[in-house]
Amino acid sequence: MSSLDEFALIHRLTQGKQSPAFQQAGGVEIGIGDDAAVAHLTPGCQLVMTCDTMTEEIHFKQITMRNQDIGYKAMAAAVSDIAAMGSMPRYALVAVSFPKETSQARIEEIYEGLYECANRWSVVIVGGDTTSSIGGITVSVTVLGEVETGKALLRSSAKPGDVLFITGELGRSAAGLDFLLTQSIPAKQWEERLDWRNRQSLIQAHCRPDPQIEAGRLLQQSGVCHALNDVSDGLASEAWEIAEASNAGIDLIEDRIPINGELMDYALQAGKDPLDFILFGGEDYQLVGTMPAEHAAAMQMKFKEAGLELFIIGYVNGETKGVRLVQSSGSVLPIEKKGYNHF
Ligand SMILES: Nc1ncnc2c1ncn2[C@@H]1O[C@H](COP(=O)(O)OP(=O)(O)OP(=O)(O)O)[C@@H](O)[C@H]1O
Ligand SMILES: Cc1ncc(C[n+]2csc(CCOP(=O)(O)O)c2C)c(N)n1
Ligand SMILES: [Mg+2]
Ligand SMILES: [Mg+2]
Ligand SMILES: [Mg+2]
Repeated sequence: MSSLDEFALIHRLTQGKQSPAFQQAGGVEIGIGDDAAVAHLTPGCQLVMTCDTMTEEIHFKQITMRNQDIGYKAMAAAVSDIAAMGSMPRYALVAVSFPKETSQARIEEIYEGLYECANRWSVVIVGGDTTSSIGGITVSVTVLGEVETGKALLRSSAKPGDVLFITGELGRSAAGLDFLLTQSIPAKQWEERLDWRNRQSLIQAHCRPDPQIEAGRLLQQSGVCHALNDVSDGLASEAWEIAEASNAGIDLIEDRIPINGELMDYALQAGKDPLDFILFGGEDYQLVGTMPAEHAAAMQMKFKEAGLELFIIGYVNGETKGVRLVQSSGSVLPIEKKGYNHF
């Protein structure tokens, strides 16, 4: 870092990034610059709050993500939890810590990504915190959102007889990460590698996940969705969370789980099972949830009309506990509650 002091740096990272008109339209009364921010909520709505952190070497490293991607994904991962409540994201606070020797350009690029994602979802960055660290970069994003009072979608609302759905193909991010880690090329050199072209969409899934705000709102406003969760740690882990919170069992039907073509192609080439990426990979940030079976077809139609996808991949039952996989042979396998675990 050059001789810029902390306050000059914050100014440089945040000033002029979101216009006063944009902030005002978003309901901000006092944004960055005072002891705390002050903002409005829509009458009839409740506050929805979440926080997620990305740490160097754990969530990203030089060979897996560019600086702009780190910022984009940190915001997307936090916004995704708001989507998983069927809610609208409104405001964000960003806390960054980095070693003194970090270049100013690196931090500025991370902020470019943060603002790119925030602008895309009309989220106003209203504050944060900046500190030095002795080991690596950490970006932590708190998002405040809102939802019609009493209408948030919870993990604990799955009912026997529900179907289990996902809002998009899973496993692509984990396959992209697997590719990046095995190739071990600095992110700066990716663009030069023409032979990487057919891996671009997996890399994109890993570096630039799309939080499923529209899907979450469609499900919330339909009034028929029961449980909802986002896939950060892998389908197995998220389905387990719904099953445990709802005191029910979840059966995944193997034949109904979509396998993306590029994921299949990569798994074949790498000698890996695509289902492992889907079940235990994570960082897809798609939504997984349940709704009564009788509403599934109409909901799929609504999603199609909105240009979104909805796959029915299993069902909830009252007789079992935990998560099982029903294979095409008819065998039923218990699925472990494993996914990414930090400790
Ligand atoms: N250090 C903490 N202090 C207080 N609450 C926490 C802390 N860490 C997590 N939580 C809370 O625990 C719950 C589960 O958090 P978790 O981070 O596992 O969920 P998630 O964000 O959906 O998953 P992921 O972090 O994999 O995206 C949430 O309600 C979260 O707010
Ligand atoms: C370099 C590198 N190694 C491994 C991973 C995989 N990874 C890290 S955290 C996580 C779960 C979601 O995080 P959290 O639970 O903190 O929200 C996953 C799947 C990665 N992204 N980068
Ligand atoms: Mg979290
Ligand atoms: Mg979540
Ligand atoms: Mg999360």
